[in-house]
Amino acid sequence: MATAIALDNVSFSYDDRLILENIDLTLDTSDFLGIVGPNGGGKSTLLKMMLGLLQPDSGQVRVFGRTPEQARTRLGYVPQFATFDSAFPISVKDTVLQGRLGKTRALLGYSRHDLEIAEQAMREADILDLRKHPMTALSGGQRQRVLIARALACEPDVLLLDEPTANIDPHHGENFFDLLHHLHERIAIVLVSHDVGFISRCVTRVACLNRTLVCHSTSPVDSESIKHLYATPVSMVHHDTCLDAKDCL
Ligand SMILES: Nc1ncnc2c1ncn2[C@@H]1O[C@H](COP(=O)(O)OP(=O)(O)OP(=O)(O)O)[C@@H](O)[C@H]1O
Repeated sequence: MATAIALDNVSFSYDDRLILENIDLTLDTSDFLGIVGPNGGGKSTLLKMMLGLLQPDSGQVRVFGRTPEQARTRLGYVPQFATFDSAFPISVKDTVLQGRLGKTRALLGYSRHDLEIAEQAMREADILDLRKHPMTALSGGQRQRVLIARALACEPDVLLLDEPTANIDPHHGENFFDLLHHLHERIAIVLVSHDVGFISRCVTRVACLNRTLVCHSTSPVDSESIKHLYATPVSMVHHDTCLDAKDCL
């Protein structure tokens, strides 16, 4: 099995506050890894480490055997939050085409191939009918699906998703589940979510993070085992924002 992402003894602090401590984690190319854990436990920070947006204080991150910066075009990223400037009303299609930057000769403009890839990504994310709309005119759930399409437009080998279902209604949640299931046939996925039901249906492995990677299960996951994983790190690592497992679900 080929390794897509490897973290070796990674630690990271914001100022003097230790956020990630001695993290060892391997993502294989066939994995669909769910990352759960309490608020502020470091999940988004961990994804930013994988992307090379933050540098570890110690330890090493490798993506397909290279630095995250060198391998970034192989990663598709759906951030937890994204803002769009109403004074600069970029369209859905142009937002999705941004996923081609780094893959295309952008100075020469987008090629026919780029346009086809972007259209396919919009079709997969079920937003093709919105392509001419400005981003500022979309609902939260629609924006989230545009960000997923943008991540797909870079034809990633690994998709990193940070709370992608937060604004998605049950109907689109079901479509989204089917989409991820389908994508997992060709790419590895890392999914950060508090949506225990969604995680337990989707993932093949689950890791639980609260500063340290407390649990790293390789056995089959269901919602009960994930709830148990939430409870374990909260009781093991004191956390200012989440002292009780019930608050995390
Ligand atoms: N830019 C920053 N500067 C300083 N501290 C930060 C910064 N970004 C995040 N933090 C802090 O780092 C900690 C981990 O944040 P992170 O966003 O990784 O947690 P998370 O597990 O994704 O949380 P949530 O489940 O609430 O989204 C939090 O205490 C947060 O306040």
